[in-house]
Amino acid sequence: MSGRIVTFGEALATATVDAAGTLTPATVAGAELNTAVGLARLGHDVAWASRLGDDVFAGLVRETLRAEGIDDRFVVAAPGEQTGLIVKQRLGDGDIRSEHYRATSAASRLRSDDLPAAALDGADWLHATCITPALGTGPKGLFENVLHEASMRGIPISLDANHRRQLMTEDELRAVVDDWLDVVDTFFCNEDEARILTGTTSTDAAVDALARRGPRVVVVKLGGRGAMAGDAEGRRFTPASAVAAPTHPVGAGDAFAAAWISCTLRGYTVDAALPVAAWCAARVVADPGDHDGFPRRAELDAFEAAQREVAEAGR
Ligand SMILES: Nc1ncnc2c1ncn2[C@@H]1O[C@H](COP(=O)(O)OP(=O)(O)O)[C@@H](O)[C@H]1O
Ligand SMILES: O=C(O)C(=O)C[C@H](O)[C@H](O)COP(=O)(O)O
Repeated sequence: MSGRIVTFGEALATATVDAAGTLTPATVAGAELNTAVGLARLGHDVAWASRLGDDVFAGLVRETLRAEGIDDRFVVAAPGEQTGLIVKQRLGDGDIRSEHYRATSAASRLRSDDLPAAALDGADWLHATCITPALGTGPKGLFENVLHEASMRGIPISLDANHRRQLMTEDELRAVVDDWLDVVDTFFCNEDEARILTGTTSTDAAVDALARRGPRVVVVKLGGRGAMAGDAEGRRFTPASAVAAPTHPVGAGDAFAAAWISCTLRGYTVDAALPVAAWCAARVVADPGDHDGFPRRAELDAFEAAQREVAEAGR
């Protein structure tokens, strides 16, 4: 499978407390790591860079990287530093409230030179999120250096807004996106972020407004309703894939990004990529983890073959 993708950011351990107060064991999350897992499962060569201590949660992250076959050569070892944590509380109405414990995490101490330029050698794609520049001045410097280096080398970049209100004000999100929107190939956001960035609650208007600001393609994710993409050829929509029992929407956006990047690297059109990304994202919604439900290449191939059969039968 062609296509080497580099991504970087914070990995977090997660623990979930259900409505009865029962704590389930820790798993591993983090927006860019979730996307890296999806890309690796689709057969791509993926490097994930970060800073990890030597606590028990860092061990879980390293185990995940190994199990998923993700290149960890650019993870900085920071003995004594701790991994950030998300505690998710399942509320009675099915909603999930997340509390983050990450202010002093190893990744918050990332430095602007923590990813050597050589990490981008041979890269076909760089994926980043606006969480990283929100973690602190060091991570922000790193984010700027890596995006600058990738853009100088002509490596296509995807950027996901991933606004985290505990870390970043709306003004700060707007400032980061303003700096990079005309540099990126693909810009992802959800409806709330689209409103913050454009001032409109109309998805059509937001897609058009963001697309005019420079990226080749803009994708606005619409949760259980699907997603809309806009590029020079106009706007296209996909409904969400059906999920029998939506279990856990966290990580769906990261899964969508993974499938989208994979499709783009494989030469899919926007129309072809949209339903594939929606299907992969729905698989994550149907599973309790942030990335555990992401399909493997063979499962996606089988889904696409079945879609083709349905389309041919309908002709
Ligand atoms: N309940 C759901 N059922 C099916 N698909 C979903 C559901 N929620 C989200 N998705 C899929 O996941 C994608 C990303 O989810 P969304 O919540 O919009 O993004 P984010 O996590 O970035 O806020 C959506 O565009 C949709 O395709
Ligand atoms: O909250 C953070 O900062 C994290 O990185 C943890 C989560 O794993 C992702 O954020 C999930 O992201 P979505 O796909 O947008 O639901």
